[in-house]
Amino acid sequence: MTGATLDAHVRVDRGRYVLDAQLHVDAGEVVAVMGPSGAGKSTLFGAVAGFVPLTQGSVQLDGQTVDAASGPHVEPRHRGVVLLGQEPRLFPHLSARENIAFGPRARGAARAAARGDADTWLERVGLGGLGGRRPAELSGGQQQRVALARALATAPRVLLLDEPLTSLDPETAGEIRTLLSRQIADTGTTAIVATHDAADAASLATRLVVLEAGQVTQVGAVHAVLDAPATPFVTVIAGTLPRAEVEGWEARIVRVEQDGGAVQAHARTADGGEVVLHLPAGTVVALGATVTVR
Ligand SMILES: Nc1ncnc2c1ncn2[C@@H]1O[C@H](COP(=O)(O)OP(=O)(O)OP(=O)(O)O)[C@@H](O)[C@H]1O
Repeated sequence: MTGATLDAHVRVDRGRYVLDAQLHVDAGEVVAVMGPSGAGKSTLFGAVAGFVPLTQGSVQLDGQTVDAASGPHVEPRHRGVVLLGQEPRLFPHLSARENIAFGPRARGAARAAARGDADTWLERVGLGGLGGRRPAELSGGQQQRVALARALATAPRVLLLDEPLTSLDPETAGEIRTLLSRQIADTGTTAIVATHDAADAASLATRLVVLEAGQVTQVGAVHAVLDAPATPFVTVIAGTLPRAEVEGWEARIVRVEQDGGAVQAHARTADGGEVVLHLPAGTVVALGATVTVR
């Protein structure tokens, strides 16, 4: 199961607002998109998914054009691009298991196989044993786990995550962030995550695309962009990112674990010594980052 390479150059004219953006995402890569409110993140997602008509440009998956202003338009449901938003939007009358099995069933999978796969997904997202519950019997975080499982169960070519953690409390958001990151990596899914939170971009994505007033204003490795802001907007978001800065021995983060909500970062010094940093829930630690401890 591997995601597709995405190449999009999309222009959407909507009165005085114009989105004109280019986006390349490698197969299996996770890219974050950040921008002020109204910059066009949702419009960009709509164009990639096929819900927003292009004025100019095209969307290609693995080199195949799935949308062009004057050309083919593959229907959203046949594109393999799945959108996971702020709200889980589960089918309320179906159980968690049936919600997850719905996509594969619609594509012709046998009922028993789809339900069996759904149970595997429920285990993967930490909800083993809760498959018979309807959404109203699950917490917001549990519903978001079901929504993630439902999205990944269809083996999407591209997964679009539009503020997936925004409506969750900080502890649940931290858990889902870890889960998202692990499941996306394990499945090799190509993903784009739109977020207002630099910590989400830093923990989920390798590259960051900054979108302002419908234009891409900066793009690069997440930390490279945040370390060298090209616009006032990037300067502001870079300032919100928590950083570990103490004086002492240099150590490199080699492993990050979560215990309940709290984060434990294992860092190794050049001579092989290991220190464990106990950090508050929600702290973002980049693997390979260098910290100074004393
Ligand atoms: N259905 C619509 N009809 C007309 N204009 C719209 C529509 N949806 C969005 N817009 C406008 O398009 C522009 C881009 O909006 P969009 O929702 O894509 O931005 P965004 O970056 O996702 O914002 P936010 O972070 O607040 O969700 C804005 O100027 C917005 O007012």
